[in-house]
Amino acid sequence: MSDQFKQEAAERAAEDVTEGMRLGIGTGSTAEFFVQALAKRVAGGLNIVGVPTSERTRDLATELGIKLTTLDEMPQLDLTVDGADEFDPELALIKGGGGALLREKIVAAASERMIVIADGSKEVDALGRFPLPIEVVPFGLEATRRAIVTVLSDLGLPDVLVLRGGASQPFVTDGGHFILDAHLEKISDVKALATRLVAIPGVVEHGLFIDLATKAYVAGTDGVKTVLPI
Ligand SMILES: O=C[C@H](O)[C@H](O)[C@H](O)COP(=O)(O)O
Repeated sequence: MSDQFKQEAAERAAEDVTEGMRLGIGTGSTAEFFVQALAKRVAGGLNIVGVPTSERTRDLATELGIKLTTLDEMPQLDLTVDGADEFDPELALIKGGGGALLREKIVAAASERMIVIADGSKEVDALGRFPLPIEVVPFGLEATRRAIVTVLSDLGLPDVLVLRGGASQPFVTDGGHFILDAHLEKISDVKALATRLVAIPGVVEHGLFIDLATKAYVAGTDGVKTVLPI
């Protein structure tokens, strides 16, 4: 069922893509449905250029005949369409469940608008049930982990950090970094946490996307609803 909802949200977002758009293309299972829907429109004659947010998305989009470039070649984008692991009423997001948060955030920040596509299970009152991915440099991992623990304790949050993939075979991002997943349950001050995390030298990025999403298409049993930030 969730796959069907993801597909419905993705197909709705594909309808918003117009001729000549410079498009950021997200990563994940919902974004893959968007790539498929977009490819159908491209096959029907729509002319767009995309910037993929991961190697995975690059491979799929290339395979399906979508014209791609890089953010260096095309540094300003009209629209990014991407999935999310969670979104709150302000359309603040947790992203990075698939490990693509860094490129996703760079691409979203270079876009005039960002549409989130999701099934209804991603909608929450407060972010944090989904573990927050924090992308870190492998060098000095333990020192960085301790610095993050200090920030979490200062903010009254649980300090449970899990190295994605485990110590013997850590997950490595497209940028060559590791991910620490922070099990926070409920983040009361999203902006304070974001500010403190980026100030830690070994932290490359975190999965909190604040003031980036301009609209969400959310699919459920009642169809696809449009959510705007409050
Ligand atoms: O790194 C992955 C991305 O942030 C995804 O957009 C996010 O994890 C949602 O993925 P899915 O659509 O597979 O739930």
